[in-house]
Amino acid sequence: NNVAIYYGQGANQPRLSHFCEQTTSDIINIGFIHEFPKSVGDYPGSNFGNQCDGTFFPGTGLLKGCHQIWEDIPICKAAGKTVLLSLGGGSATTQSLKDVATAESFADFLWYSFGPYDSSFSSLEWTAAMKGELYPRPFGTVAVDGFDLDIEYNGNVGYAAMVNRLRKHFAASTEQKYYISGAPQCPIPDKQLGDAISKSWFDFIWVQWYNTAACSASSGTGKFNFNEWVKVIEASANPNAKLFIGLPASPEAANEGFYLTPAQVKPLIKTYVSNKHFGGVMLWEATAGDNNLIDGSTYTQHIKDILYD
Ligand SMILES: CNC(=O)NC(=N)Nc1ccccc1
Repeated sequence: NNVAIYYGQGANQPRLSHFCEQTTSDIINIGFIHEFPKSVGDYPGSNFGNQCDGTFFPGTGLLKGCHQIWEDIPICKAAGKTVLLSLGGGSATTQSLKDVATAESFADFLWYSFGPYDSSFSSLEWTAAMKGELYPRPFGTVAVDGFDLDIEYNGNVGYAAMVNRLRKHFAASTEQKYYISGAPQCPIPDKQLGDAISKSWFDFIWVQWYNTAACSASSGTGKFNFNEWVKVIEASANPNAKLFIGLPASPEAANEGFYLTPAQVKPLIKTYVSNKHFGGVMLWEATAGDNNLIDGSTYTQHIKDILYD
């Protein structure tokens, strides 16, 4: 069973290597690409909180100087962790894809800019003149292990097409296995990702079982809808996708009333850990969990211990 954590939006967060060195997480979602291309050929925008050096690729909202991240991703990978780049996020209210063409060009951009470095498609050098001819490399020659869709607004358009396009690139690559994950809200069907989950192949689905009283983990067994989400997975394009229980890693990491202490989480995990679709726990987010010390251990450590008990 795995622990997936989000990194990139934590208050006063340490650099990624701090979390690479901890054994408490297996998958790290780096957030966010928070602005999506408005049309074919347009660039996305990124935000990684207090990381990077504040410089952008000229004329774009894409951060250029994320040296801490490109230096640290190899440390996480060497520690056996899977590092995914997360798209969207809870504060990116303008996230949307106009049409399938835009979705597929976005997928190509993500692959050539953040996937395996291929100098025939991507360039480490950058001049404004290059824009549109080659893809930039915001993390240099470093590649992520795939992409996470934390789509929280503006409906379903294009996400299945985007995932299918990414899968096409994954299938053609020889370097390594790549992954796609999604972070839907707990109501079924999820307005933003429901269509994509039913029509395109996800490896991991971490449901945000917080911030929605009707189905959150803190709402109790009568409302917590893990078993209903199992049915969604079994009807999806990948019936073997792993289903993770998403939880806030501290009281402040979610809206009021959705935080569960480790003691409250334990019976919940024990109930579902034997389900064949159970993949583990997702925590929002890394720094909140690191700062949430309980009996001398971080919240993230407590969750890892419960999964290993
Ligand atoms: C996987 N994405 C999230 O978990 N986003 C998220 N938790 N956003 C947020 C929403 C309300 C309060 C705090 C954070």
